[in-house]
Amino acid sequence: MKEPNYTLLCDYYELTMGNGYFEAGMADQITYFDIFFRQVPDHGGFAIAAGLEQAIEYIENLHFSEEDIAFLRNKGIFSEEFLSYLKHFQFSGDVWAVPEGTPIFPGEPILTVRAPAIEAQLLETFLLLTLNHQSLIATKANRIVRAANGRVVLEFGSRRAQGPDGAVLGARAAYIAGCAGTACTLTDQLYGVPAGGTMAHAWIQMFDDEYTAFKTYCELYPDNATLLVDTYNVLKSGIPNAIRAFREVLLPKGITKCGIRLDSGDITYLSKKARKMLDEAGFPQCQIVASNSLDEMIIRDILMQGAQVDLFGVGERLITSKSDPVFGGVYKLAAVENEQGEIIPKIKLSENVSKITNPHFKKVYRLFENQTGKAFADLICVHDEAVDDTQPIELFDPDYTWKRKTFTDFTAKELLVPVFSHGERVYPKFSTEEIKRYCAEQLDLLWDEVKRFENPHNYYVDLSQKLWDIKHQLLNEKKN
Ligand SMILES: Nc1ncnc2c1ncn2[C@@H]1O[C@H](COP(=O)(O)OP(=O)(O)OP(=O)(O)O)[C@@H](O)[C@H]1O
Ligand SMILES: O=P(O)(O)OC[C@H]1O[C@H](OP(=O)(O)OP(=O)(O)O)[C@H](O)[C@@H]1O
Ligand SMILES: O=C(O)c1cccnc1
Repeated sequence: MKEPNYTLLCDYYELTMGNGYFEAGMADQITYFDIFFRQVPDHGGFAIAAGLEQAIEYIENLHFSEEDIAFLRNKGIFSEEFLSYLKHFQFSGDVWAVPEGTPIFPGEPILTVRAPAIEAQLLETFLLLTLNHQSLIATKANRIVRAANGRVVLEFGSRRAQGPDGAVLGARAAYIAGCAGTACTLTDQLYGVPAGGTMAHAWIQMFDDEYTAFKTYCELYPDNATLLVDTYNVLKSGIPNAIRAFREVLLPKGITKCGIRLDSGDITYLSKKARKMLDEAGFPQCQIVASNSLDEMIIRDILMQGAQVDLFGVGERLITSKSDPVFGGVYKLAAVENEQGEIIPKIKLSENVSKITNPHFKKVYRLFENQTGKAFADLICVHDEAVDDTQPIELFDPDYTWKRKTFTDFTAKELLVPVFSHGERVYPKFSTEEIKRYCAEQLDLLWDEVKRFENPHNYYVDLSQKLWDIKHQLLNEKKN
């Protein structure tokens, strides 16, 4: 599919500032911008990075068409020199990012851009929107998958998604984070996420009676018949009719694999009753699917009540991350290069301490205990530092610096990997399946304490001494 031209999907200020950098002779000044986020949605212990592939495609495709230039000229505020510069515009910088599917924590860079000021500034909106959206949905979907505790979760949300990308890319992110498939056919075509599903009430309503609807469906799709049993009355007609159709159509073909879907009422009560009726009728393999405004809290609750559900279809509350629908990733200037090519760290102050940025061109290490393989901290360093994991390391709380702890016997791995070098993509294109597998592996490296819903363990994201010193020196300089 041809990529649409999203170059003007930027905030207007990126163009006015770009024109300004150009006019002020700063167009070629090399800048460093970081993307990081401040809070995990739903008070969770971690988030999951997603959306990098779409961010890369956007950068590769960046260009101003003749129509774009004419449109901007019409605004009457951009210089002709700037507009001519835009004609030949393409991204020439470097990008580093955490691979999609990586668990991420507040405050750490998940993507860094090094590029001439105009180029780097222009990327802000699109990079944020794509990483924020998919990381939000991946994070939410993984909560729902964790609540389902080994049962299958299917993404059913396209109809309630916020626009086509919300549906298609949301389903992609949900799959990366642990959903087993989606109802969204286009996500299958574009990203290989297996599409599947059951049937709508309309199918049953179209026939004179429920039994004929079920029988017809079983005849058409004997290997994949999941019958929606709540159109009229689940216990009195839906399940008895489903059992009759399974018996009359599937059993003669030797098929015992089948399913029913419950889409209303008390899922615990109905699923227990349904299980009993299906087992007694000789269909212990019949799977029970539940749907209806589910989320991680309801799923956890109904499983605690003993619900007999094998698969969950989750739509609106997943695809919109209804309980906390904002992923607050931001794009902040961290450094510039002077004419001698020296990197000059930049900081942004705020009355709100949590909004003060970490300056400089940085790298991030994730530290894993050798004994368990589990991750115990992330360490943000200046780009020219290297963590020596053969030596003990002392970490300290960047806010309460007297809280210190020394760790030994660990392995340090860099989180940010090269994505673009001098404008060229250097990052491999992974299949959605590979990203999903990587995500599952990385999640296994987190302690369960980080994954719980209530009061999750606060994972350490610390600064190296060198970075902490630079930050506090800048803070003092700027305050004065
Ligand atoms: N046993 C249960 N415990 C907790 N929540 C449940 C249970 N069973 C269903 N729910 C949830 O309760 C909410 C309301 O369910 P209910 O069946 O009353 O919905 P409804 O939308 O009014 O039904 P209908 O689809 O027939 O209009 C849904 O979010 C559903 O997932
Ligand atoms: O509830 P969700 O988590 O979004 O799951 C998907 C829902 O989409 C369908 O409902 P439909 O659009 O037919 O509306 P309904 O609520 O009347 O069933 C389906 O029957 C599920 O209820
Ligand atoms: O296939 C299904 O059962 C389905 C798909 C989308 C939304 N609700 C249900």
